[in-house]
Amino acid sequence: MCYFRHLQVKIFGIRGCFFGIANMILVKRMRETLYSTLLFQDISFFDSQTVGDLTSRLGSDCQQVSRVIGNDLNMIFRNVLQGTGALIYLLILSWPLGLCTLVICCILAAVMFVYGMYQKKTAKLIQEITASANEVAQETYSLMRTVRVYGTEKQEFKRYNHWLQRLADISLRQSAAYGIWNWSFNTLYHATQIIAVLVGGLSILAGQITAEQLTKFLLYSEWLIYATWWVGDNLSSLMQSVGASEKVFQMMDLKPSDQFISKGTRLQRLTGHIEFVDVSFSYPSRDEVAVVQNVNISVHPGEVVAIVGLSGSGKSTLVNLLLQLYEPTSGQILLDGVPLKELDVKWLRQRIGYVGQEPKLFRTDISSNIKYGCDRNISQEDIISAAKQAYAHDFITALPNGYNTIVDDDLLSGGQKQRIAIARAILRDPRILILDEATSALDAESEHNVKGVLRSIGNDSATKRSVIVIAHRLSTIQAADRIVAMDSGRVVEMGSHKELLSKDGLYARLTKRQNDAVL
Ligand SMILES: Nc1ncnc2c1ncn2[C@@H]1O[C@H](COP(=O)(O)OP(=O)(O)OP(=O)(O)O)[C@@H](O)[C@H]1O
Repeated sequence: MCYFRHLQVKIFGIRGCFFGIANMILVKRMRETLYSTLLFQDISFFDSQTVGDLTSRLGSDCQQVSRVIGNDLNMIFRNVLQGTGALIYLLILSWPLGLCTLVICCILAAVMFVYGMYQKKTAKLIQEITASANEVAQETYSLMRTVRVYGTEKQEFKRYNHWLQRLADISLRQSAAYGIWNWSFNTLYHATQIIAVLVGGLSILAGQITAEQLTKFLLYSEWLIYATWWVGDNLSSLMQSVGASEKVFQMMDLKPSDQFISKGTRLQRLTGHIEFVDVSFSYPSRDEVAVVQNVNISVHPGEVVAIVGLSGSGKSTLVNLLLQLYEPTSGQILLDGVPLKELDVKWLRQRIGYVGQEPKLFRTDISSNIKYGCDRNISQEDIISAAKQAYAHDFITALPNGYNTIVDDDLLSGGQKQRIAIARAILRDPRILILDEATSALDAESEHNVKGVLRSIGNDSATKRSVIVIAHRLSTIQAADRIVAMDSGRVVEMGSHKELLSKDGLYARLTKRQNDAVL
């Protein structure tokens, strides 16, 4: 027995190591989860996940995994060892009594197994409900202005409370199950002692064992049953952790998307000739609806092509396809004659500048936001020059810490954020520039000046960039080389401003409506 005690002390000694390993594993798991989702998943993966769900996986789920390693595994190991030692000693003392204790321990183990399975199921449910509650809280905080303006605080509170209530119900059931489990343990524990005293007493009377042996027996049977209890308790906690971390393991096991497996071609020189050849597309989440249908558009090097159309006609989707955020369902997109999916996706994206409808800024200083994603060496002068061209320099220098001011989404106006995003695109000096309602929040004068800068970085066709502009304000795209009008995912008209006006179709109708609205 001394040997087992000695071993136990040693195990206590290495418990610290278990915790150290657990913490390392926690960090590793978090890193791997973020890596496998952020770097290797198609954008459609994120369409199907909520932010609350993803952040829960990274936070509490990963912590559960480390708890298993740091606490449960080491306790199970320790108690299995202690229980085995006690059982061997009991069998040596009196094998009939030893077997009786073993049978009771087996019953206890069966109850524990059922309880453990229940814990596993409950833990998974709790994680899911917690993620949903987090999602509501995150949404409410991020849309605080809308909530205040519409006076829906109580409504949001009810939504949050709904999930908390479900959580409370499950916790109540979990406590009841724990109570039943504890009661089973106590009953079986006392049953062991009663059996031992009865059978042991009879054995003493029969002269088979001594009183000293019975005392020892009672002591070691307590050891055995407690060890079984601890194993069961830690096992159910382990099951709980396994249930809770099931999703995080699934996320870590996600297969890398094709885009990131294939090495892809890098062109020696990119002229910026873009061709959409019979492209059709449906979003994976709504694959029955064709958002883009048989689109054929060619953008020549250095050309400015504007895409117009009613809301939801598929303009931004075309841009998403060009950025390779999604793959066309049929047809293909060519860049300088090479199919997009054969190109190295990182190389491609480095050559495309994109300014979206509602640029989001990172919570870091303005300089870092401007040079975000730029992989060449950038000096502060380059940043200031880009900001000046984007008409952002004046408002930046008026901020308390100028270019070192830490920004977030709330500090700046919509137009100011767009200017920073435009400065970012200018600094990148891309071969292909995509402007998706990129100047919609700018005043008319700034918009006019900025557009001039964006289009005319190069003066001859060899250095000019190809530009795709999406705009609802039609007055701003009249000067485009070509205008493409889209309706319900199809290209319905294509030509210059004058040509389209004379056709008297969709473009002419939209232009007339906007002119009427101004009058
Ligand atoms: N991630 C997505 N998942 C499913 N459907 C989507 C997704 N994004 C857009 N859609 C749908 O695709 C259609 C086209 O959307 P898209 O954003 O391309 O239109 P748009 O012409 O750019 O509109 P707007 O001018 O309002 O920006 C819409 O019906 C929209 O609901």
